[in-house]
Amino acid sequence: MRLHVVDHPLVAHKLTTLRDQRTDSATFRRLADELVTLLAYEATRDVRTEQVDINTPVAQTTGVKLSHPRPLVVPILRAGLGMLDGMVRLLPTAEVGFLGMIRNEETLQASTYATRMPEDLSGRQVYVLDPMLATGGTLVASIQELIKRGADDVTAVVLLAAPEGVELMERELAGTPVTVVTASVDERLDEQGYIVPGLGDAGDRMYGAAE
Ligand SMILES: O=P(O)(O)OC[C@H]1O[C@H](OP(=O)(O)OP(=O)(O)O)[C@H](O)[C@@H]1O
Ligand SMILES: O=c1cc[nH]c(=O)[nH]1
Ligand SMILES: [Mg+2]
Repeated sequence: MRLHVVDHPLVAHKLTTLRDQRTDSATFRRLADELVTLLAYEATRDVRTEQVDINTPVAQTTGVKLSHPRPLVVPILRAGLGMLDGMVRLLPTAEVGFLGMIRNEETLQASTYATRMPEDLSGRQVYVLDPMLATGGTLVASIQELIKRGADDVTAVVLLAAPEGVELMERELAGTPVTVVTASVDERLDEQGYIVPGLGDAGDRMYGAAE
């Protein structure tokens, strides 16, 4: 597994406001959207392209276009939905699939409650979106499902990661073609499985407490 922490002053600036508990939901959603676009720029560095011939008004030249099959973007509901627009702004031709995952607040075990994506992902590049990589249970289960369907290159775009989650991914996804792109690897998890210092519950901060 490859880990890429995006070191950029604009990323750090937006992340700081996102972390601030005074930031309201509307501002949180806007900042998450902006941050994703910055992370997506790095995350798509290896997006597959093919050569094309074009004519400019002046001369013939060669350029590139995104290859077929087109990439698949998979936001993990709920909180990952807040990252979708920022990602498809950079990849407007991408196909979008959905995975609904919930982490049990006591056991911290992740379970799947909704799946809507192609059965066959052979040869596909997939971008998974989830703001938080905490214990790693959610992302490991999601990526295992994508690999089972044949995805041969998976990039997870996460706003924040905990060292514990990165370790779990390295252990459980060893030997698989997975890259994690994040704005920060924070200090640790607390007793409730929250990232410290983190930003709190990303889904609740975007959309309000679900229950
Ligand atoms: O790495 P993990 O320990 O598995 O935790 C991370 C997951 O927890 C949060 O989702 P949550 O279960 O709160 O669902 P929500 O997005 O609907 O709020 C977050 O959005 C991740 O999906
Ligand atoms: O800190 C955390 C950990 C898991 N999920 C969140 O939304 N925040
Ligand atoms: Mg949540």
